[in-house]
Amino acid sequence: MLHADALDAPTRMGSEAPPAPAPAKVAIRELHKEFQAAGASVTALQACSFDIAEGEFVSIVGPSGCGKTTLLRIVAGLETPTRGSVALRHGNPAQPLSTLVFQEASIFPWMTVRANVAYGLALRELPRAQIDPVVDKFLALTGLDRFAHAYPYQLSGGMKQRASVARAFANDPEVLLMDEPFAALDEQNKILLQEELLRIWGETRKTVLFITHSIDEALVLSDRVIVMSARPGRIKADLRVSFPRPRAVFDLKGDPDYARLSREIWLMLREEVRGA
Ligand SMILES: Nc1ncnc2c1ncn2[C@@H]1O[C@H](COP(=O)(O)OP(=O)(O)OP(=O)(O)O)[C@@H](O)[C@H]1O
Repeated sequence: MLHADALDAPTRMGSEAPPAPAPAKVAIRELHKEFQAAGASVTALQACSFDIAEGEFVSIVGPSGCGKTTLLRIVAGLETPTRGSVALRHGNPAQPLSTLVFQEASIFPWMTVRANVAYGLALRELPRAQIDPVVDKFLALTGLDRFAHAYPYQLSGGMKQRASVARAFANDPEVLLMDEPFAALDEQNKILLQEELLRIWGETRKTVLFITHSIDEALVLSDRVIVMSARPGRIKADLRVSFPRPRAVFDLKGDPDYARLSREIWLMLREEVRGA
């Protein structure tokens, strides 16, 4: 791994990120995962350690099959590690700790968009007067206000994924886990949703762990980009991305630092993919 614990290193764009200030919101330590499949053992993750500070947006990029989804599922509590630990600091027990957004929109087909977005809040039996303004806010922020009473079958793929994102934010988890949420979208919808996510995140400053294949997506959205090696997935680099916010997706791509960082990450990934 490119060294991440140079405490005194100056923070330049793309420099090794210093450790997140304590206490971390998410602390991942020496995570190791082995799967048994058809009598053979597959090591998906090896000694992965990093922290995520409260309110930080961290993306993970890595070659296909390097264990990104496995790592996210372990953080979500859907998978148990073979060794190592994940600790999520729960600030407010009345709030859900984490919510996962998947690659495919996972809204309920039998509910309207509005009911889908309200789902997590309704499950907590919050009063309507508390639920309605939150739902209105996230329907508006994702441009779905005109479709509040539509059913998922009446929506495009991009709109369904917007509804998934709106539902996740409305649920108000302390940590948002996103597994390539825009991967199935066309390029235009992807950029629109990235811009919406930037806007919503700017308002909510949630702690986010975001998996993506796209270097551009990681750079546009994140405070830090973690680069993983080919399987078994290890942390190869942990880079700070300090472009000022609010960020405009296209303006950012013209920045010389953006091109430099993008190339730096691509060279690391290329090495991994070639060596895989
Ligand atoms: N339930 C499972 N049983 C056996 N092997 C598994 C299981 N889940 C994942 N794996 C293996 O673990 C490795 C990592 O998989 P994972 O899905 O985490 O990778 P990924 O980086 O998210 O891949 P991609 O970028 O292609 O989505 C792969 O070799 C995969 O085949």
